[in-house]
Amino acid sequence: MKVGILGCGAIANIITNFAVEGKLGVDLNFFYDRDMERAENLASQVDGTVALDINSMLENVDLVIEAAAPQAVSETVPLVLEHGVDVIIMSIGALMDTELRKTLENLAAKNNAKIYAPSGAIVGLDGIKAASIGKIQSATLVTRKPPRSLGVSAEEETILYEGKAGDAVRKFPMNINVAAALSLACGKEVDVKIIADPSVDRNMHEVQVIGDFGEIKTITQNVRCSMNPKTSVMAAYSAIKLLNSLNETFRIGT
Ligand SMILES: NC(=O)C1=CN([C@@H]2O[C@H](COP(=O)(O)OP(=O)(O)OC[C@H]3O[C@@H](n4cnc5c(N)ncnc54)[C@H](O)[C@@H]3O)[C@@H](O)[C@H]2O)C=CC1
Ligand SMILES: O=C([O-])CC(=O)C(=O)O
Repeated sequence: MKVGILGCGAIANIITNFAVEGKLGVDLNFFYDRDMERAENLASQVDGTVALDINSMLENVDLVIEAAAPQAVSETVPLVLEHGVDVIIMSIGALMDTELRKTLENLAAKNNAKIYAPSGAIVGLDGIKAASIGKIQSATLVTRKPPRSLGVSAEEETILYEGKAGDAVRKFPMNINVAAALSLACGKEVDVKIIADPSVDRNMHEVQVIGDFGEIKTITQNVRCSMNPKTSVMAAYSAIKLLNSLNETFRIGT
């Protein structure tokens, strides 16, 4: 399978490192970024090609990994799907826009393409998806990051946001995609709290889901990407695991 990346930042860097080591299970050979130097840097590591525009990449790949920004999902993913090319969406916050999500789903169905949204920087989506078969009463997410990850300075623990997931992804588009992943897995818009905490050096996500199945509680303490402290290494790993699994004949978890 030939794969291209849209957005050559922190997540793309980690994915490319795995490609260099032959651990991706697919051929990563096309790179596109509006900052061409970034695309060139990654392409040179795997003897890949820099795409000058998205269309030239789409002529040559079976799957695109979107690792850019929510705006790239609305601007570019429709084009990807119209070409019948599969897509992995990392900026999953964009999918809190129900109209956009339905449009993308319809385009995928019409063009026989697939949309994958990996679990990203959060854990437990397998159990939560299973739980959503029954009735979910409440779902909450508390995200705690070092102030620098959230682009603020704070001397003490500071609540930056409390409210619903849809609003959270609009206010913190590069920091709380996990709220969208959780909401989509639950089939319910989750309640979100975002805390800047100078006493932590990890990106932490605490999830509680209560339903007729019982209760799930998870805490993820993520190491941050050196290139972008907003983003957790786990997010890149989830995309890599998804790529690995595309050819699997045995599948574990929901
Ligand atoms: N699903 C999840 O759990 C997570 C999702 N993310 C999201 O994944 C995306 C990528 O994250 P990172 O690699 O950390 O970001 P980054 O900021 O390190 O890299 C993004 C790259 O995309 C490029 N870019 C942005 N918009 C573009 C566009 N419209 N067209 C072409 N290139 C564009 C930028 O120039 C940059 O090189 C972000 O939207 C981020 O919020 C990040 C962490 C967790
Ligand atoms: O990487 C993380 O820990 C979470 C994040 O930035 C996001 O969900 O956008």
